[in-house]
Amino acid sequence: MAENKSWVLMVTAQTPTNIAVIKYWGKRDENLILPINDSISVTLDPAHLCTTTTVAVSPSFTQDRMWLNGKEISLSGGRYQSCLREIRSRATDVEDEKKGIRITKEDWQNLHLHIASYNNFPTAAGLASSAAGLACLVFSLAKLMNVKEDNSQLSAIARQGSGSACRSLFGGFVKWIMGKDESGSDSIAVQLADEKHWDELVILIAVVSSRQKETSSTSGMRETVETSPLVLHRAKEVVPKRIIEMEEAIQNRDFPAFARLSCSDSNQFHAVCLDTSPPIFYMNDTSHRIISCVEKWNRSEGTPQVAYTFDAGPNAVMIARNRKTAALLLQRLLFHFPPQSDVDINSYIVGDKSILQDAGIHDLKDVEALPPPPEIKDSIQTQNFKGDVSYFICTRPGRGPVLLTEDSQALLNPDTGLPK
Ligand SMILES: Nc1ncnc2c1ncn2[C@@H]1O[C@H](COP(=O)(O)OP(=O)(O)OP(=O)(O)O)[C@@H](O)[C@H]1O
Ligand SMILES: C[C@@](O)(CCOP(=O)(O)OP(=O)(O)O)CC(=O)O
Repeated sequence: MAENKSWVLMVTAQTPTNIAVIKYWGKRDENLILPINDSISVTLDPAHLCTTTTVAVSPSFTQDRMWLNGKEISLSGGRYQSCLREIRSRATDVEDEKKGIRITKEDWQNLHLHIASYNNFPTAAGLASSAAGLACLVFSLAKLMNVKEDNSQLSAIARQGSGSACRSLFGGFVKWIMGKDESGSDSIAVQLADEKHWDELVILIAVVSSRQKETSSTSGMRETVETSPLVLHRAKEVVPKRIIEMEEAIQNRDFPAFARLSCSDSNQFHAVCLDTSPPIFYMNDTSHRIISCVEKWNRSEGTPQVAYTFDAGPNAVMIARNRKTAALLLQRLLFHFPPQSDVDINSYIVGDKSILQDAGIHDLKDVEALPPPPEIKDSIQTQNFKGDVSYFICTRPGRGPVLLTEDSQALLNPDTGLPK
């Protein structure tokens, strides 16, 4: 190792979040985070939802430290420790001739790290911040330490930080294979298709509540496995068939099958939550109203236009078959869930705002003028629920992790290794 103690070597990466369309819910090993069934997800465009993480190493650092969204957090938790241990054990020699730095494989065991991470969306609000966050931690450390493993092998490390994180190592459509081995070495993520394979899809997320949830996914799924008689049937009989059908639907870009499977699997996941003792309620009245709005529309069209799925929270993730459908969906959603009168429409729809133009919405007056969707015009229930949705995010399937090479994108100061 170079004698001079003043150098800081760092790497910055950006990693997407993902939404499961066949859900992971239940572990067979709590420590290694091994699931009771395979799962499949869609990676969301990091332009709209992502984690950025800078990792740095320096002989001047006296301990491993981490800052999340600007606040220092403890790295003492078992999951962070597992990821750090697994990555360090795979580190190899690193040489930076320009800076005169040489770190050997053995040096990594004694060198300390500084980590700064930022989520461009609410943390711990059911928008899979742990997935993007832990995947980004593992990916950036692997690059800093010159780890030679491929992204599938890295996914087995990210998995030990948070199960769903293993699927964020790839873009597009991703399967987490549950594996059989007790060591977890075959419980890895693989890419089914990249983000270009099915690029007409448009994703609209209704952020129903960005408050931190009552029951974390980790404790929720533990309680389900301990008490739900239904979850075993789901894992053994239902999910294996759905995984095969979902892979086929993705391969053939078969939207009706994709939508049917996504909606059924989300509903069954929430059914096993209800089957848990005491029951777990992640969805609320607004979530149920969104389901009913999509179901009515799909039924009236004779074939699904939109798929919905809900994770461990009330936020709705809706996947529309194309932009035209997404614009029609947005009109329906804005009819039922208009913003409060003092909210600017441009802060009510974030991410890919161009969907507003497609839907013909320029200001609040256009929202007020929206007619009831034809499929509900004869029903007495045309009341709206102003303010029940905090905001919408419009996005699409996106790419996997990337390195950010511009100095300006780093979250740590290159001289001190402290947050900028
Ligand atoms: N960028 C990040 N880097 C490292 N760890 C993170 C990051 N973002 C979130 N986490 C960890 O994940 C935790 C939040 O995970 P949690 O499962 O409660 O919520 P979520 O991932 O937002 O929602 P869900 O998994 O239910 O969709 C945080 O408390 C933190 O420990
Ligand atoms: C409902 C889910 O989002 C559950 C995600 O659970 P986590 O991956 O957050 O749980 P841990 O492995 O305990 O960290 C479904 C899914 O993403 O597949």
